[in-house]
Amino acid sequence: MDTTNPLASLRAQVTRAAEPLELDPGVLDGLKAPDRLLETTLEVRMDDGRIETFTAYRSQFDGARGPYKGGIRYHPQVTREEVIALSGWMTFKTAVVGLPFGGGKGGIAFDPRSHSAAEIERITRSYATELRPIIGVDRDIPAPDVNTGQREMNWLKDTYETLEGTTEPGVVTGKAIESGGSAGRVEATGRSVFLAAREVFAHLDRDLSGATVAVQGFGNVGATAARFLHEAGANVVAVSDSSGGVYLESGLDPTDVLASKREGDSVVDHHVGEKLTNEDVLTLDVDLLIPAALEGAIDADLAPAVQADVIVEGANGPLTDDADRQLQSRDVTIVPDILANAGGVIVSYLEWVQNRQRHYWEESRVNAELEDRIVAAFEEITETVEERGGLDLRTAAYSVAIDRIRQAAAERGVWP
Ligand SMILES: NC(=O)C1=CN([C@@H]2O[C@H](COP(=O)(O)OP(=O)(O)OC[C@H]3O[C@@H](n4cnc5c(N)ncnc54)[C@H](O)[C@@H]3O)[C@@H](O)[C@H]2O)C=CC1
Ligand SMILES: O=C(O)CCC(=O)C(=O)O
Repeated sequence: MDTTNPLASLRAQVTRAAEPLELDPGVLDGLKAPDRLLETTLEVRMDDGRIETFTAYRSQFDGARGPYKGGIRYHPQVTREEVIALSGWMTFKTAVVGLPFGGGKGGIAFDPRSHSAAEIERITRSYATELRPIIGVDRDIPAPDVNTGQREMNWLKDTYETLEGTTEPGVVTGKAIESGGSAGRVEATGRSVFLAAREVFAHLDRDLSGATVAVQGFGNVGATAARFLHEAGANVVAVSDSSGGVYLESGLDPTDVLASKREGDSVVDHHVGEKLTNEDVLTLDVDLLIPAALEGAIDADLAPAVQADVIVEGANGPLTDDADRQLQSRDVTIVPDILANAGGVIVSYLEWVQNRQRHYWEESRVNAELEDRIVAAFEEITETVEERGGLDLRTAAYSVAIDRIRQAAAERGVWP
């Protein structure tokens, strides 16, 4: 098995969690492969008049529990297998937090930093045109992921609505507020990472206030989680982005680091602190490590050097399966991605509900519902750990999710 391949990691995680559940072998295979995959070539005119082509995907992994749901990634390393794995993680994520959705994910293999805003808009609208027949408010609902945000979601919605000749804001979530977005969606994923950290520290009887924290990936998820952790009294000593990291023993103020990143281009432009490599940030001697960049950041070679004894996964799949096994065997407590970063899709669900009702909520109501759902899911998983004989948190989360998916598929008459 190529354990650095995210799809191999996903399949290993599912196999392990499914073992005691004695699933029909066909059902197990069904939990490891997508229902459907769109792979398409976008032909888009660049600002200088040239036509450039881009490979784009949408994977619809499982729809037993509701419409496919999941983000859209713009990154040069987007591949078919990566998108399938990410859509699988979405399936188990929506199930573990009890949302009435299945899992999907999409992506375009390109670097948006090498394109103008007008080119990114044309690429996005071309992609939306390809997606139009397979997405829909009750069919498949895209959202933001790496290098996409409100702007891209607004374009997707506009293209869909124009082609369909209707208004259907709930076809996409993560939109700007005036385009039908929900209060609290931008911060939702980082907020849930913070809540997961708070819950696991309480569960371990440890104090989050004063705990040292390192955050890999200072984007939407990592920067927001760092800010909430700092506000809760944790000591965020290091953060990184794709250009490198910065370390300050007495603690960084994530709001200041974000201002430096916006003024320059990276957290390494911050005016205080020592510069570190990305690898240094992952192996610091801290109480809490939050990998919040891309999958496979910690592999079997790096795992022995990881010193944190609590890891809360902000990214999807940041640990390869063999790294995960190594760290579990050293009793490192790992709060899995499918729970820790579920805040994004929880608030996407609340946005979809608000879009369908055409009635919008105050941010306090959104945040309170997000918190209730993360706390309830965390409790359910820790109870499952005890009931099923000391499983790790990831395996427990998968077994809760698999039970729900299996039950829904059985009730539909699809699975035994
Ligand atoms: N945006 C969302 O609502 C959700 C995102 N996620 C996951 O969280 C992760 C991050 O997503 P976003 O914050 O939305 O993306 P983003 O594009 O806002 O930020 C990603 C950050 O990671 C940094 N990065 C990339 N490679 C790196 C490396 N090797 N070392 C250190 N930093 C590196 C980038 O410079 C950037 O700062 C992804 O795995 C994504 O799938 C999960 C749930 C929801
Ligand atoms: O908000 C959503 O629908 C999905 C966000 C996402 O892509 C994720 O949770 O990985």
